Amino acid sequence: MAGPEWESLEQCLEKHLPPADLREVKRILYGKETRKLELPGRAFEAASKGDFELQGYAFEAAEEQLRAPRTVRVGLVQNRTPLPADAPVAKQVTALHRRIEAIVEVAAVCGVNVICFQEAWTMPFAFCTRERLPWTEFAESAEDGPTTRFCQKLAKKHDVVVVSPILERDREHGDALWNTAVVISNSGAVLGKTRKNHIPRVGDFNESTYYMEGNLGHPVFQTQFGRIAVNICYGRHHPLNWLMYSINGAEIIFNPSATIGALSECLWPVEARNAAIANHCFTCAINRVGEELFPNEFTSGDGKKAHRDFGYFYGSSYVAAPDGSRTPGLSRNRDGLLVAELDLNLCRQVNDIWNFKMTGRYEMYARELAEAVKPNYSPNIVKE
Ligand SMILES: NC(=O)NCCC(=O)O
Repeated sequence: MAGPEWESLEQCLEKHLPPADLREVKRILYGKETRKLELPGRAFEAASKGDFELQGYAFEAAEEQLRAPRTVRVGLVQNRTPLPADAPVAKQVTALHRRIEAIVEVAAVCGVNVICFQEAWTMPFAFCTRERLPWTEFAESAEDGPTTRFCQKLAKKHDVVVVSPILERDREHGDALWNTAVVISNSGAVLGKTRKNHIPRVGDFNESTYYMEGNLGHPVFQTQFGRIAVNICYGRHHPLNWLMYSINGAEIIFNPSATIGALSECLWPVEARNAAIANHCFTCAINRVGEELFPNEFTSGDGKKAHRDFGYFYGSSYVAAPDGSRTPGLSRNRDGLLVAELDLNLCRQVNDIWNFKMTGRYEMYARELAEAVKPNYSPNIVKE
């Protein structure tokens, strides 16, 4: 399994394929080519000084007679945890705030309207350990915790909608923990929150020790820049989870994640892209990057020797469009900001071509699913 030494699939293809082959491979693997965005030179200078990658692409839609283009720029952020996991909690959070603040400054220079950070961005992904302290100390109120207040300032300062995935402490309900994304309007107001609906029980992803499946359904947030939703990490393996956000009208679905190469790297390019196609919307897949090492060894009942590392978070964040095209990914080994310009008119245009919304047999599925979840259900198998 490749670690940080292997930069990206794109870099490998570009290095080894002759131009004509590369064009065809990209046509099939990436769909219609996305145009490179002209971003300001000072944004690249700041990214280079801050030691993070900056890439920008644009998806185009056909011109319409009655609707003006609905152009929006999204920013996807992938980053390492700047301090080791055994540093004091407050210092780790502050270091992450400073890191993100610098990246958001650059996003603002690039004209980003909606920005999304990685899953549980204010902490190391410590759920592998199953230890409570100090990790539960990273949990904060979604409504008025220090990270939400920090994001409100960013949102207002840069006129940007912020999607901030955190570990939530729900004071109103017995101090329960949740894996939550807070959506902050560009006005600075907290628009609302959404919770991770599907909790992994695979490999070292021992998250069920900390929080339960989300109980807020599939909210979609109407922002000045379009209707957005957040399908947190493991929810991307569940097509019906994507579907419900789309049924509620999402035009862009963010998928802030934390996942490692040995487990999911071959699924990564497929799942969010497939969701964009199946639901006539844009999807934004964001992953952590790098290695995280924990103070104490842990095991996960899978026969592996006790270890202190979580494996390799392979970055590779990307955006996919309803027509099946996608941007190249950010690298597997560096912090990065991916800026993508979307014309939301593309959602309806592709819908009118492929008609998945119109041809979906939702009423039939609803009826059959309602039967299938009953305890006395017997699967509809026709036998000789
Ligand atoms: N954070 C999280 O849910 N990870 C689970 C593993 C995966 O979905 O790839």
